[in-house]
Amino acid sequence: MKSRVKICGLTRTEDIDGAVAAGADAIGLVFYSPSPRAVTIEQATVLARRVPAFVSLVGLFVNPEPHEVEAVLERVPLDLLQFHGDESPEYCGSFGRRWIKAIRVRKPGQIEQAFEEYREGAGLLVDAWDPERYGGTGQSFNWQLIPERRPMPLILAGGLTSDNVSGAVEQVKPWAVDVSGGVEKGKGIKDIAKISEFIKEVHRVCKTD
Ligand SMILES: O=C(O)c1ccccc1N[C@@H]1O[C@H](COP(=O)(O)O)[C@@H](O)[C@H]1O
Repeated sequence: MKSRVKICGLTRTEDIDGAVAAGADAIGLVFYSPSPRAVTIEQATVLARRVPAFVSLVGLFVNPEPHEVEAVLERVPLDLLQFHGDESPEYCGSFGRRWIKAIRVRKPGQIEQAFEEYREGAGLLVDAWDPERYGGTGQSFNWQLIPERRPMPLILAGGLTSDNVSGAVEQVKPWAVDVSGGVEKGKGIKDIAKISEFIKEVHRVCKTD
């Protein structure tokens, strides 16, 4: 099975160009001001112009007020909303856009429950649990907690790098992988060589499936 690749937390046009050239399937922009990878709506409108047809543009939010999401949607052509906080399924679906929900995994049964709760979404993203942060922690989690039965696309995130992504894809067989810190040289500053290596590894292991 082919796993798609989303590169998240980009803040510079040259990083978007590099990620697209390396074969990224999706580009993520962070609209969560405490994040060192956060972009303003003005920055996002510029960045969005670098994303070509057939590469998805994803907006990441953490417990936003509705007017914050609406303000982004008015100016930035997002294909998908990614909710990374404690948003309910009703809230996620209230913007008339396709959405995915991220959950932070720490105990058995949690993913199965989220599949049921967020079944109207376009996918479920599973990330590492952290007591203080909502994501982008660079931490991994126990992939054995991920069930084989998946009623919707599963996106694997959390501490992925070019060193561990092939093992992750082989073991988990996710619909897609999502990476931020593992392809950076500084917070919000991507390393194009790391992005290329990461995507190459995913494609390599998918070919041998
Ligand atoms: O990137 C952030 O700063 C961030 C902040 C708040 C919630 C999520 C965030 N990023 C997402 O977290 C996962 C894992 O990131 P990493 O690869 O471990 O650095 C990924 O989906 C990021 O998009």
